[in-house]
Amino acid sequence: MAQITPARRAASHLLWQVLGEGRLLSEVEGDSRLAPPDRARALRLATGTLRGLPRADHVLNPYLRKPPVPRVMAILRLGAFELCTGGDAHGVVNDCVAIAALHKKSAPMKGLVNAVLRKVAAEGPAAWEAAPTPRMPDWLRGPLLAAWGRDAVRTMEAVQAEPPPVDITPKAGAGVLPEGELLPTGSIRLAAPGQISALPGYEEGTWWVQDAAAALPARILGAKPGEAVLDMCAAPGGKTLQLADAGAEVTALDISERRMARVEENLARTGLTARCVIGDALEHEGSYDAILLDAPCSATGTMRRHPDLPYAKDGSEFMGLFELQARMIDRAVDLLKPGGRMVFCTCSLLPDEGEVQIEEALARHPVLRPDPAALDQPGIEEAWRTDACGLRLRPDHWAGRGGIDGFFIAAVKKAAG
Ligand SMILES: C[S@@+](CC[C@H](N)C(=O)[O-])C[C@H]1O[C@@H](n2cnc3c(N)ncnc32)[C@H](O)[C@@H]1O
Repeated sequence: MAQITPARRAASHLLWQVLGEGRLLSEVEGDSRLAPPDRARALRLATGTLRGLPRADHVLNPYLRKPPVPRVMAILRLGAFELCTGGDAHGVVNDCVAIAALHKKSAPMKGLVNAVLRKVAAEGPAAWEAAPTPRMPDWLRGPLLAAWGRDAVRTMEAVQAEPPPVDITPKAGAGVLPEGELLPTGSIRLAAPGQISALPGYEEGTWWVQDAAAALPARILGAKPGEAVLDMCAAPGGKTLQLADAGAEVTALDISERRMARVEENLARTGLTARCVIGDALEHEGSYDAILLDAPCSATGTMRRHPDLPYAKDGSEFMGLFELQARMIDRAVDLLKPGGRMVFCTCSLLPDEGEVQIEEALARHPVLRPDPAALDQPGIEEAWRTDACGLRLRPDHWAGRGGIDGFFIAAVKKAAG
């Protein structure tokens, strides 16, 4: 039998880990035997399939009398995605049949895989085009409808159905940069991302990938040269790089050793420096002029980049995150010097992880003051401002430009004495 395309085989395994085992792609070890381009292609195939999963099901359902075992369904969904988005029919169908033959639960159904995908190759692309825009799962759609309304949620879903743009943050005084659109907030939206590590300036470390929304918290904190700044949940380090680039004495703290290795790689590539500490933010000691708290959260604002989230999660674990966020804010208040500044942010669309957190923090800590002036940054639109001292960013903002990640960002100050 001909060899299965390595990226396709790896993509089918990734899909199984998300759909069958409920794991996030970020928690899954990629296949280290694969060449980097194959690993990147496998990830593209898996995320593309997940982003279009309701469309794939819409295409497949007419050919299935009842849903086959989950492992077979994952293979069919991958095949449907590829066949409906320009994949080579012969290669896709043969590989999917061969992948089915690899596992004892799916092997008896390789005939079904072959028959269904041949029909999809002929009739699927038109059905894919005609399928409705994929909806968010009910556990998330319900709270978002209540918070932002039907029109906003529908626009978010339309934005999330498309592959997201890639934004970069240029290093101060950066010479070589890839081509792209300069966004009003200072990020650059790449014209043709392709293989990131092959773009001009990547090797030299003149920029790093960071969504335009994710670049705002560090700009709002406004770190100054020589200031002691804590990046309290730092990995993989986009915000650490911005703070270090501003000339601050940065302590980058994160509980995950694996993720902290990414911060160190990013610092090395860009030639920037920060003190990297692996540890629990709740137990960290020190005294800082400014703190950036990018707290662990539901990550519902980055679903267009992480379309695995709705399938690996069901919202049941979020309550624990809300509590952790509040405890981290309390710890940050202790670690701030009098007169110090803090930016709290989460890449979440849930008010419980944003507006509600900061409102409750201001009530718990009379020593904290809203700092709305810190939000006066280039490109920030009035409509994004919330009461007191926050910014609410949603994927439906800048929808005509490809959208923006969902974030909540708040700026506060600790009273001087
Ligand atoms: C939203 S991510 C941070 C993203 C990062 N600021 C950036 O811009 O690249 C949240 C991080 O919090 C870290 N984290 C979770 N619990 C923590 C804790 N108790 N102490 C420190 N870091 C923690 C996670 O490992 C994760 O890297």
